[in-house]
Amino acid sequence: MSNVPILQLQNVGKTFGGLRAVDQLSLTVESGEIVGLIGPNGAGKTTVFNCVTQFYKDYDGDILFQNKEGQIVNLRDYKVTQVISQGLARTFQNVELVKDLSIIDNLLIGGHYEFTTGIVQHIFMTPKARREERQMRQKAETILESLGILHLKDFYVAGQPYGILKKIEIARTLMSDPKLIILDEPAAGLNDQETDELEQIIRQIKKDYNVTILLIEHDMGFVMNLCDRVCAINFGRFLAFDTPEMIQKNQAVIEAYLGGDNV
Ligand SMILES: Nc1ncnc2c1ncn2[C@@H]1O[C@H](COP(=O)(O)OP(=O)(O)OP(=O)(O)O)[C@@H](O)[C@H]1O
Repeated sequence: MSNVPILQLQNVGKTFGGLRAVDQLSLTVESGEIVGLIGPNGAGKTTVFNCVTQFYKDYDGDILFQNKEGQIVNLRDYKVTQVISQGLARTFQNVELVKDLSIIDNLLIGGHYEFTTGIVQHIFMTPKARREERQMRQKAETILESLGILHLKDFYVAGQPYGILKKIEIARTLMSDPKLIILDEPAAGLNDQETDELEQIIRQIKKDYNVTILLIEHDMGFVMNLCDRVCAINFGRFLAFDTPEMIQKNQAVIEAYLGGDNV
């Protein structure tokens, strides 16, 4: 870990009607860490992610990000569709892939914004467009190979088991050369073997692709095994941010979980 902040939430808040879903939340994620964001149901985790990824724009406070060029940018200045070009990619709780396309085509869609050639050049398949397509395809194959699913590249996404879908989603994020990947409940719906495999994959991509990982997850075993640090929130407010060992001993965190139906 290099102790360089890649993401800084400064007094972030978000209200739905009269409900304060996120309240004055400040936290810093260092470059190269795997950080878990935990909290009981309704604690505000998804809302935090939606603020960071700019799905919500009407939040209070600031969210600073060290982009691909190493500049600190305020994510508020970017639309939800633009944050990926800054180096921030995400996966979704309910896997969002194009089911009627092949696995490799789903990755090519993930890398589309890196094409310098436009639609007309692609329609007429100019030499430059062909070259770019070839390079992207090669990149996609390298990523699929590193995740152990290259042999499936020409299969449709539809009908693939959940464990494979999660891998494809992670593979697709890598097409954009992200610096930070946000994973929304990556282990949800996976069996024990798939969860173990996913843990290995996340560790491996962190190392091989030099990415920082921020994830929300309800599977505490997974979070505590995988994460370097864990941030706990409740009622949208900061509770603690520490190593997994310390978080498990933290009285405020224990009470937050024991106080609800989330034991
Ligand atoms: N779009 C919305 N409109 C109104 N209220 C919302 C909306 N999204 C979330 N909330 C409310 O904000 C609070 C935080 O919800 P959020 O989904 O962020 O929590 P969470 O920690 O991700 O929960 P879970 O672990 O159950 O997914 C909850 O009380 C929820 O009902």
